[in-house]
Amino acid sequence: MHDFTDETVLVFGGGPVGARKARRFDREAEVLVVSPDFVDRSFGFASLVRAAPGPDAVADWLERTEPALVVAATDDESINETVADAARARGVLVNRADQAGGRDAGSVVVPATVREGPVVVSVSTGGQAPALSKHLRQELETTLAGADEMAAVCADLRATLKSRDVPPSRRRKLVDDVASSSEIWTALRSGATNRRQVIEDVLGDDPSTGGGAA
Ligand SMILES: C[C@@]1(CC(=O)O)c2cc3[nH]c(cc4nc(cc5[nH]c(cc(n2)[C@H]1CCC(=O)O)[C@@](C)(CC(=O)O)[C@@H]5CCC(=O)O)C(CC(=O)O)=C4CCC(=O)O)c(CCC(=O)O)c3CC(=O)O
Ligand SMILES: NC(=O)C1=CN([C@@H]2O[C@H](COP(=O)(O)OP(=O)(O)OC[C@H]3O[C@@H](n4cnc5c(N)ncnc54)[C@H](O)[C@@H]3O)[C@@H](O)[C@H]2O)C=CC1
Repeated sequence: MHDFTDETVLVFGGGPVGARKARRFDREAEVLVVSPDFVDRSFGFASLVRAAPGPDAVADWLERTEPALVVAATDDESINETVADAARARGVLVNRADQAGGRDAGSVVVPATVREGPVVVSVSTGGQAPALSKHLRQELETTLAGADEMAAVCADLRATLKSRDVPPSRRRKLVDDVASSSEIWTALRSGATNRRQVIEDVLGDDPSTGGGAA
């Protein structure tokens, strides 16, 4: 996981794959997509530049835009190769969308990702089997439903326990019990309970916490 806030991600190729990678990074990075055409409709917040750089022009784009990551997603293997070479020569991270398997140092594989608020789970098969990453991502969506709310419960609980000077070993046990409680997961998912109620229950049940809600 890499924070691309205030960084530029430069994508070559305006097909469905270039678009997917552009959407992927646009929540934090400035994304620029360079392509002679834009086949896919959804490039998120990316800026689109209509151009078809040949091998000689690729390095100029990197020079001008100073990206933290370059994505090679054209349907022209030799251009993708040039993009990867130019990125490596400048020490810039590179994602080649037209290659699987063995990778050079500095290369980036884009994983399949589930997001539930601050909870992020990414799956990679080391570049071997993207269809499997996609399948596992779909399965994890079910497992992770409600993780957003659970993260908020655990964060509130540990902050409250810290503020009451509950000993760390006791605090760990209480937070751990909540995070792994199938009853609480089910109750949060169904809306049968809310964040405050879970915390009140834990504090009320345990005299070492000072009892009662904050
Ligand atoms: C190596 C990698 C490089 C990279 O792009 O970073 C790569 C490479 C290639 N993908 C290919 C094909 C497909 N890729 C997908 C889907 C996804 N591909 C993604 C990542 C990666 N793909 C990296 C490895 C990730 C890992 O480690 O597992 C995901 C996870 C993330 C994302 O892209 O956002 C996203 C699912 C997101 C989600 O659903 O959550 C599907 C399924 C579909 O589209 O329905 C197909 C068609 C089925 C098939 O072929 O398997 C081809 C052949 C192209 C051709 O034949 O021309 C190559 C190149 C090659 O194999 O040579
Ligand atoms: N990593 C992944 O998840 C996947 C990767 N692929 C690979 O990625 C490549 C791209 O896939 P798609 O988007 O479906 O292909 P596509 O053919 O729809 O789009 C390719 C885009 O690249 C543009 N392009 C061509 N020359 C260019 C240049 N010199 N500079 C900038 N842009 C240029 C084309 O005009 C087009 O917009 C495929 O060739 C395939 O090898 C395919 C499926 C999934």
